[in-house]
Amino acid sequence: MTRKIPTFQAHEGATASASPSAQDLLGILDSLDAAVYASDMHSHELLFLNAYGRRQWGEPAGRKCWQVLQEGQSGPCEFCNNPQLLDERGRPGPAAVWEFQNTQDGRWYQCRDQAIVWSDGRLVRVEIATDITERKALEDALKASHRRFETLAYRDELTQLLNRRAFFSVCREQLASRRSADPFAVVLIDVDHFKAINDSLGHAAGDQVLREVAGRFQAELRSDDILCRFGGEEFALALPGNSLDAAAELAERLRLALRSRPLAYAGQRFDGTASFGVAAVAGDEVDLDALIKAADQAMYRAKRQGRDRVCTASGVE
Ligand SMILES: Nc1nc2c(ncn2[C@@H]2O[C@H](COP(=O)(O)OP(=O)(O)OP(=O)(O)O)[C@@H](O)[C@H]2O)c(=O)[nH]1
Repeated sequence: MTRKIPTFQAHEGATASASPSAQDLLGILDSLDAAVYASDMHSHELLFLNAYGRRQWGEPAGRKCWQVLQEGQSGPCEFCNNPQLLDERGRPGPAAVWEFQNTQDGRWYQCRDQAIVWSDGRLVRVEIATDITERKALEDALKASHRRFETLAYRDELTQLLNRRAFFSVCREQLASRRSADPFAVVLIDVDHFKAINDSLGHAAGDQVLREVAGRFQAELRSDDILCRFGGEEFALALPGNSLDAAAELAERLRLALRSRPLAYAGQRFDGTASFGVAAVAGDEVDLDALIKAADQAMYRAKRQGRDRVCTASGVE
């Protein structure tokens, strides 16, 4: 059924100064690209709904606003803001502007609500609702991309571990809040012969191996251990509260977790190992760069000694 929609037509010969008739005013309301309605603030009877609103929600037909405009209501809406439209003496107060997702059509509206005194003296709520669904969708997309960029700033996209920058900032936070007697350990981990994996199976295989290695390490760690992808095929692990011995023990567990079962890619299985360098400190002042350097040197010692092993730094603790 097509509904007849009144449109605004100026009277012939009308001048700017002529008062508009009731029909003209109705024409204006029905020409608006926004829903306009008026409802009794006490009984909630829907007294007026303009053409835009009728197209969206149907004819008022003597029904209440919550029956016409919202879905599944058995009484006045719990989100109805009528009380906020009145001042402390119960008289019309300032307009309220808010954004709301309509429960009937699922679209977002910016609602401008105001209490007015109707011609017979009763209080009536008037709302002008502008569809802002597209703007909302854009805002949501923008928020999502903002969140993505924020994540990119501290996550390594391939492994979803912290990236190098985040690792330093989380370590510095941990060091700043630790008690001076607490030890602090760092483990540097480098996957062995990683270039050979790339060269023989391709870069995608190398990427998959890095994800798998990250997953296996993470499965062995507690929530306050700080694992990051330090760069390339290198990982770094910070262990607040761990001594050199405790960190070396954990590094050994990680080493075994990696070599315990073969890595797999596209139906091929191959062994993966890594070399580990461990360093730890205890005391007031911790030089994070020096600690990482010591762990790095220990890791290179592990490489020189034949790879697939844990070496500890001496002289840092
Ligand atoms: N697939 C993949 N490869 C990477 C990535 N980052 C670095 N690489 C590769 O990692 C390889 C590292 O090679 P090398 O530094 O020679 O080390 P390696 O082959 O592991 O040898 P050792 O460390 O001495 O055992 C290089 O071929 C890099 O191109 C990455 O994100 N994905």
